[in-house]
Amino acid sequence: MINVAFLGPLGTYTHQAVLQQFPDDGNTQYTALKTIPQCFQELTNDLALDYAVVPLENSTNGQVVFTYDILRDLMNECADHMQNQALPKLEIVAEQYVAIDLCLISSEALDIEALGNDTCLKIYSHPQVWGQATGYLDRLRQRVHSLQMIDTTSTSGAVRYCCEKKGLDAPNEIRLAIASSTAAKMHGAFILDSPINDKKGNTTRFLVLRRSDSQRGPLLAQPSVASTSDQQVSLLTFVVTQDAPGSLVDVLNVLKENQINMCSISSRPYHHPDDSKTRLQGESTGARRRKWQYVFFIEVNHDSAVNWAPVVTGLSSKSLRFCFWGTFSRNRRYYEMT
Ligand SMILES: O=C(O)C(=O)C[C@]1(C(=O)O)C=C[C@@H](O)C=C1
Repeated sequence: MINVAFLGPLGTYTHQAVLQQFPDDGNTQYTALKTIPQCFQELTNDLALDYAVVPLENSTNGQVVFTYDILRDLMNECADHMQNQALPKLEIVAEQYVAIDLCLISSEALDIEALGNDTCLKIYSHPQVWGQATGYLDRLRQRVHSLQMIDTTSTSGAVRYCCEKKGLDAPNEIRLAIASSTAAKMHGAFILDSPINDKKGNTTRFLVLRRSDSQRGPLLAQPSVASTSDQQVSLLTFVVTQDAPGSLVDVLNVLKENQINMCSISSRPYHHPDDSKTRLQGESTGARRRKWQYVFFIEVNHDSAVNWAPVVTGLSSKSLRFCFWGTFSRNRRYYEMT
């Protein structure tokens, strides 16, 4: 029996990603958690859990920053590292892609045409959704007296909340949720309109994580190399050594020199609480620390026969800190999503 944690409750798009990766074959336990941070924490601390599935990015409105910022902080605060390489307790082992067809959902049957200019609308959903249905929401706002968008920790959680509040609304107040058709069915709710996402093909990418192999050898940890013909993807994060011209290029050149193709790069800011206390490892004394810095996220694709040793050596000398988050096969849905 394997146990998989995910952003719940049942009916979230993350739940859909879990079922794609771990089909319900009677051999899998699904543990719905309340937040994305909780998925990381519980996987790290609860040995009863084997995997966690979290959203990473969406094709319409980009990064799920909750996840990016957790990976950023796990690298920056990692106690276990050697020669600038952070060795976090978690690693990425797979990816999934889910088509996100958003639905406007009500706890009771009502005609969407009934929403008039005296209606005070409260719409609940995960914050990542607002950027995926901007146009729809703007048009809806023109038709009603007021429209409030209220964040919930997940889309399916929004449906559950609206169902719990059923019958408790003021006469002209209506609560709706934006979630999947599965979430509506699971909660016995009604779909008023679908799909309401602005872009066809709206897709969210998910990561599958597990605790990293605690038998890391004495050598610097290197990505696990799967023996497969599938295109391999590795995710790594790093902080450049300083604000000197070319410091980012120096890191990217390590990949180029080792014939490794970078397929994505992004960054997340972080703030050093104090530039006077601790000195970063490898930092020359007296150099003033930057208060406002960036963690770079890079994904590289390669075949399985990569010699990582020179890459690790190069990154150790060209970055202030870096972390390999895992190597996994490119999921076939990457090529299929409409
Ligand atoms: O709330 C959910 O259903 C989730 O799975 C989270 C999430 C996200 O964080 O992006 C996943 C897919 C959609 O983009 C909307 C929300």
